[in-house]
Parts: sequence; structure tokens; C-alpha cells
Amino acid sequence: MRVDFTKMHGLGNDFVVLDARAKDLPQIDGSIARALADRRTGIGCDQLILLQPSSAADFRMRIFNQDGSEVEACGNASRAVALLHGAPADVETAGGTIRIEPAAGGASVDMGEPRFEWDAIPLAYGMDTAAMPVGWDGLDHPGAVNVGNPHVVFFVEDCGAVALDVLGPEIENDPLFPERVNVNVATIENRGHIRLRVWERGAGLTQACGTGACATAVHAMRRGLVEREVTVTLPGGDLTIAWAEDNRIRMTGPATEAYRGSFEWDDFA
Ligand SMILES: N[C@H](CCC[C@H](N)C(=O)O)C(=O)O
Repeated sequence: MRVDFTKMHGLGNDFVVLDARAKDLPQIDGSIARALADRRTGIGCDQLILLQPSSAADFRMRIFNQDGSEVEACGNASRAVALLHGAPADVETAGGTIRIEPAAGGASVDMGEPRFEWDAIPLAYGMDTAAMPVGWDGLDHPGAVNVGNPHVVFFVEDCGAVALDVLGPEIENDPLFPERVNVNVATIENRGHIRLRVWERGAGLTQACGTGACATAVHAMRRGLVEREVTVTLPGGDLTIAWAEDNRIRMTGPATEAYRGSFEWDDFA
């Protein structure tokens, strides 16, 4: 069976998008996601995105990391799907319903409300998530935020100098995080600008992480370090993150359709 896909990215964080809203596809699970995402033998992407009909929203978006894990949220993919869909829509995800709006050159996404309670991140035991009494090799006193998915945020002098390829997997897989965690190292440039690098749960170092930008910006705002609307500069480019008075996070930034293709299902199943 040949299956069509759209290759997309948000600031270089790339996706294979399968659209099963109007036609049936074979069962997608972690193993097929891992096979398709593999850059050596598959099509290659950070996340596999599956669109399906929904009884609770305009449609449903399922998100599979490169390691095959199915997760709750993906900010950059939300903008890519907005571009693909071509109209405002409510989208059901495992992390809650989000609102996507195409905008010039990309999209704006209402990512919902952040969660700060330790058991909503989740953490393995209770602590103050605004200044956690923990550390790993020079990265310490992080914050934790759930923006549909779990994030830990470290503020450092120069995020470019952190050995995130070493510390990322160590922290991602620490028992403090029962569902693992996305690891954000950020530098506050000024009250309107944050630089950020992310080691993503289930995908490793990526060019950008939309939920990471949301979590990092909200944690900085919670600590009074930046204004309630900031520019977050990731290796792949800039996002604008606002935490509005209604407690909802709004992310705005580019989305790109790279190309359309198809593959033989049996080659990956
Ligand atoms: N690695 C994330 C999912 C993708 C998030 C990222 N690509 C984004 O743009 O938000 C997780 O396991 O929660």
C-alpha cells in the first residue's frame, strides 16, 4: 500500500506528516514511527505527526518522537499543521485541545495553560518547581513546567557552552522524571529576549523546540526575569512567546512545507 506524506519543519525541527482525516491508514504505532523517523533507513524526522478525525475538536494530532514514544504536545508541529490545514482550527492532542491559526509565513498557536504542580510535570516526589533543589554537573536549581509535555529549564551564563549532548540524556532519563523530560538550557539576553537550546525527550538535540520555548519563557516570566512577551532564539531561528492575562500561552513563528512524497507501507511495517 502506498502512503502519501508531507515533509515539514518549524525552524528546522522536522516532521513527517501523515493525514488520515479523510482516508484510512494502517495502524500507526511506536515501531512504525521509529522506522519512518530513522534518518539512515527511513524518511527521517524528529517527530512523526498523524492527523486523524476527532469527535472532540476539528481534528486530532498524534505525535511520535524519533524513538517511537507517543507524546502529548509538539509546538513546532502545531504550526506546521496550521500551514497544512490552511485555516484556524481546534486540534485535539493528548496534552489538551490547542487552537492553531495560520499567519503570514507560519502560524500562531494557543498552547493552553501551563502547569507547575510537581505531580503535573510530573516529578517523582514533591518540591518547589520554580527553584528545584537539584543539579547535574554544574546545571542546577532548574524550574519545571508542563505545557502539555514535561520540561525542565536551566538558566545559564551561555547556553552555547553547555555540553547538552552529554547532560541532556542524563537528565532526560533521571528517575526524578517518571515520564522522562525535555531539557532546556537558556540564557536571558534581556527582558525581551532569551536564547535557548533543547535536548528533546525521545529525539535528542533539535534545531528548535516549540514547547521548550513556551516552557522556558513561562518559567522566566514566573521568575520575573522577562516581560510577558518575549523573543526566544533557538538554533533554527526565533519564536515569539506570550503568556497572556488569561493564563494561556501563545506561540507565533514560521512553518515550512519542504516536499510531498509517498512510501510503500510494507517497507516499514
Ligand atoms: N520531544 C517532545 C515532543 C516534541 C516537542 C518539540 N518538537 C516541539 O516543537 O514542541 C516530548 O517528548 O515531549
